[in-house]
Amino acid sequence: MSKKIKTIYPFTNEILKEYNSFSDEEIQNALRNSEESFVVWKDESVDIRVNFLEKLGEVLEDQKQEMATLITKEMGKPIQESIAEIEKCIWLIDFYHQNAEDFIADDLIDTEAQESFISYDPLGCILAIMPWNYPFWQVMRFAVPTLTAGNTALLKHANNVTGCALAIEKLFLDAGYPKGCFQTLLATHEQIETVIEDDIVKAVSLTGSEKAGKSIAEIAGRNLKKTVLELGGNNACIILEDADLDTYIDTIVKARMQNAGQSCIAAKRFIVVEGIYEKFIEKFKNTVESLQSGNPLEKETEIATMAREDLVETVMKQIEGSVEKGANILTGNKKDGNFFAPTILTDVKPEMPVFDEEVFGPVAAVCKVKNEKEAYELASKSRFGLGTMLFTEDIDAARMQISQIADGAFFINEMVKSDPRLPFGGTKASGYGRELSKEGMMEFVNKKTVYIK
Ligand SMILES: O=CCCC(=O)O
Repeated sequence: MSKKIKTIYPFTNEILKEYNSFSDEEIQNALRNSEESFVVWKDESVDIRVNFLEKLGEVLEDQKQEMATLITKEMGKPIQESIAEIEKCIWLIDFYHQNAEDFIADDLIDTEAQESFISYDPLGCILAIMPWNYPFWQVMRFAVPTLTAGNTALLKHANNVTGCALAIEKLFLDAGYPKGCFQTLLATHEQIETVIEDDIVKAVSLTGSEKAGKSIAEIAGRNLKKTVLELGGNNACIILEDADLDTYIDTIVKARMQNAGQSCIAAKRFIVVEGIYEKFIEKFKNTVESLQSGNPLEKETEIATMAREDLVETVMKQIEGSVEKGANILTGNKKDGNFFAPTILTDVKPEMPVFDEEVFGPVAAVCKVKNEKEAYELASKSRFGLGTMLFTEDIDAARMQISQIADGAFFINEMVKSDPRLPFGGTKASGYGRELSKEGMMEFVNKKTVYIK
């Protein structure tokens, strides 16, 4: 039985559109199309597959405003951030257009054979399960390298961004990609389980919660299929006594508040050494309070509504649970529809929800520590491992910490951010595998050893 999927504009709660989820037969058709398309697509030469990227970039550039508006309407982020998201996708497409051929060229290895090398062959149909917070970026960073490597792709997107999911499918068709190369499935959780189990699907890429990661990896594991998991995060942002706050305060605020805090790599725990604590709090509070809130479709808006009401409620419960354990509210903590005012909590300690859990909203948890040693110790107290940020002027001392940070990323004097040129992914409860760069392209290929005696 097909299920109704509704998309809603979170700023007004207006229903945008209703969709029917696919029937089982439609799902089977999509699987078959993907398999048939793979047989042809994998045998195209790499330069032909790379050439499709040029057209893809042009089509997205032409539709930039329309696609950005769709993002804002479906999940509520400010229009300027939606435009930046589309521009980042164009950058990604251009990056793989320039580099993909090199990335997957045969790698000659010197042995006693006449010739030996690694050939990077596509695996087949890859399923992507993607979240709503960056509805274009998260999908494109999976799809662009994966398709260019010769795979085909199926997308199960978050229901609240179904319009984006269908628009992305159309984008590939508009760019001339063969039918069946990239398809969106409007599917239920039960149907997705059968899709993962189907022999046609060779691997799964998931960006989502830790809970979803465990469940998808379990189904895929039972069927001996590879997964790449990009899950939640609880990044620490360490502020040492010599941090240049005049230069970096805007970056530090953006690290927490962009996308209304709904980002896995946002700075969530601010660990501040006592020598700079008062100065940090004053600047941080002033900058957070100066963020312009309002209608997400207006270009001056810097922080807008969260994507759904239940997300606001979860954040409020995490704050309440932390205040009960001694945290103090410095600013914010007000709800207006689906808008949640940017909030700063101080006196945060381990065992409070805002320290232990991922808070997916505009809430900064601030901890005061005596010194640098305590700062690093507290920063590492997390089940997650996406990234750590450090603000200091002593780069030599910061370098000494590189080997101590157990996360997927360590950013010094910059917010943790994704970049097509650099690998992206986590450790521990933040998942495994890498996206972006050459590493991301290597996740869904068979690294085949060829030996000619
Ligand atoms: O939500 C996490 C990913 C955001 C990003 O890649 O910038």
